[in-house]
Amino acid sequence: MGLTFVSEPVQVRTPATSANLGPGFDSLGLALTLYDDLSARVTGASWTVSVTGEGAGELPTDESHLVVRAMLATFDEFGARPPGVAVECVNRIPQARGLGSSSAAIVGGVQLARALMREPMDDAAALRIAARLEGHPDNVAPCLLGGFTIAWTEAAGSRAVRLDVAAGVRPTLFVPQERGLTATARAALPGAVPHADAAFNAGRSALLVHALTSDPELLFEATADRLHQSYRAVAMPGTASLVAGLRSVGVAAVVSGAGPTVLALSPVPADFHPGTEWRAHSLGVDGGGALVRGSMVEHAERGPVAAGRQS
Ligand SMILES: Nc1ncnc2c1ncn2[C@@H]1O[C@H](COP(=O)(O)OP(=O)(O)O)[C@@H](O)[C@H]1O
Ligand SMILES: N[C@@H](CCOP(=O)(O)O)C(=O)O
Repeated sequence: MGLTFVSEPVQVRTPATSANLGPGFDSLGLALTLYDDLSARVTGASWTVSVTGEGAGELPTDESHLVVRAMLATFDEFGARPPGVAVECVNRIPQARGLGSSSAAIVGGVQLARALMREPMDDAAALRIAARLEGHPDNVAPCLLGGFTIAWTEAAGSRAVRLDVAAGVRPTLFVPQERGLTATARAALPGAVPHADAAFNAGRSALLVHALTSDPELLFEATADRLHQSYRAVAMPGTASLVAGLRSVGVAAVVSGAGPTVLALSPVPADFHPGTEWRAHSLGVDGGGALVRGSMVEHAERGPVAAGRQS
């Protein structure tokens, strides 16, 4: 028998993510307690999308919408598409700021498709599809799995492990009005880096895993980076200057993802004023990832934390 679909609506809540975390370029990422809410229902005819919140009036409402593209890519893995789907998006994650909005849309689409199919699909397959669409796995992994993730890519696709963050790590995000596309920030990177810089980052990213999971006192040293932030600073001077200002008073601050948002992983002194162009958000670490409701895929087994779970 061919692929069949559930007729009830399904919902997924996708967390924002901060990738790189300093030295862990294209590998490390953290899920944050800021969410887009998506729902989908199989219909008889065309694909429609409604968007409220971030991106309303800007994003497409047809099959070129990123959530729909991810749904179609997922259905295509199984060789069948429903005739039509009505998708509703309530977006809260600021877009093109370095908070993983595109990954949230992609993971949301994969999860909605997964929930609509009467066919089992595991997290490992969902991660492979999402990372292939995004082009790098460091945002889609924490978005899907929650917590703190280490992601890597093999010939067969991307994989990730999920770890718990030490108690007391409470991220602060400084989000500017200005946008910056990840593709543009990636184009600013050189094709090769000095061996000494690669060695520096290998040590710091290994230390960051320890600092984030067991010893936050080491976060300042562990968030130093030589692989991407300096190359991108010219295109985002305000971001570079805020990171430098926070680090000058001992805060473990980094560029969030490809920027221009700034992430502080250690407490920011109350008398530190970033400037009026920045909106500060104190967020928690999301433990559950992109959980689905109203479907065959409940993910209840994931719970708030599943240390060392691998996908
Ligand atoms: N919720 C969303 N729904 C549909 N498309 C989205 C959504 N969020 C982001 N996008 C698309 O991804 C682009 C931003 O992606 P990107 O440059 O990777 O930034 P970010 O750091 O926010 O992921 C947007 O300009 C838009 O085209
Ligand atoms: N490793 C990527 C991370 C991009 O994250 P985003 O949230 O800005 O999409 C990069 O640094 O390019």
